Amino acid sequence: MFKEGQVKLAIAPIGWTNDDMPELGGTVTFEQCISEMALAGFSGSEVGNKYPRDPVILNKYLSIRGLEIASAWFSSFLTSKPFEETAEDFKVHRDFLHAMGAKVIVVSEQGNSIQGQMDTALFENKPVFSEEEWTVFLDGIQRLGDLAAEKEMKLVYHHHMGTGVQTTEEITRLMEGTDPNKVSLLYDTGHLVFSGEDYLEVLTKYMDRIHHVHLKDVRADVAQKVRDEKVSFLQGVKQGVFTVPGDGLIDFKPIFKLLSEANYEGWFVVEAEQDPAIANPFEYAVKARKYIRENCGL
Ligand SMILES: O=C1C[C@@H](O)[C@H](O)[C@@H](O)C1=O
Ligand SMILES: [Co+2]
Repeated sequence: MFKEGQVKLAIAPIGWTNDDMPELGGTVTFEQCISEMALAGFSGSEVGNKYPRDPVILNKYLSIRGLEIASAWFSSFLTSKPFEETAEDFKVHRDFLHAMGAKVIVVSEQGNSIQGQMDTALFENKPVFSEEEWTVFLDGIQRLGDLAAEKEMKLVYHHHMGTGVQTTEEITRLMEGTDPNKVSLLYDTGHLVFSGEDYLEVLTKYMDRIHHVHLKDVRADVAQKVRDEKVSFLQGVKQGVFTVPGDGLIDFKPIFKLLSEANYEGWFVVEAEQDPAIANPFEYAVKARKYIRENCGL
């Protein structure tokens, strides 16, 4: 299905230690995490809170295990702080990723976001940008895209539950309101399905803008419970709303087919944040690796 070298497979450390809730997997060591990634058959990783931030040191730990850095998350605050504050932090993040050899920078707008609030009902309180916020956001995100381009990197925007860019309509407004040379899209299956979006429609519509993919599956019963019982995003994660591809409700075969037909090049990152005390991260990494091999030959 995919040609040799077209797609590389990574897994995010969030299944071992959760950046949004560091108490999940707090005792799991950095070396256990990256060793298990490699042992499960992955060749890349994103960056978690236990990773050394010195590129030389980090590279030493990773290269011995045959791992590379695919990218790392960056929180922008374009709608809630002066642009220069976000830009300064972004440049530090960009330069670190550039030194690690990454080609894409994951960005998500966290101004007014409720994703990090433990007791805020997710579906009832999702922020909706005002017209003024959209103007500031669309301008700022393109300026960050210019900063990424200075290092020949791409900004891949992460649509996300509990933020101002979650729904198909909001993704459409972002895509239509930005220059494709400045802003690309990160396609995260789990967030689209949890939000109730038509994930194949988004994939088809913005295929040429997608330059990074997060493979995340959703447990249907937990997702429904989050809606019915007005649970927060973080509580939903703790209750197990997300899991690895092949373990939830999403059929990834049409996703793989469409991406391969469109000659997608880049990373697939398995990203399944769960409580590692309940869902053993190594076991789930192996499960994900097997599902990918069996369903797209990678
Ligand atoms: O890419 C991601 C990074 C996490 O910190 C986030 O909360 C998660 O849901 C995600 O998709
Ligand atoms: Co993601």
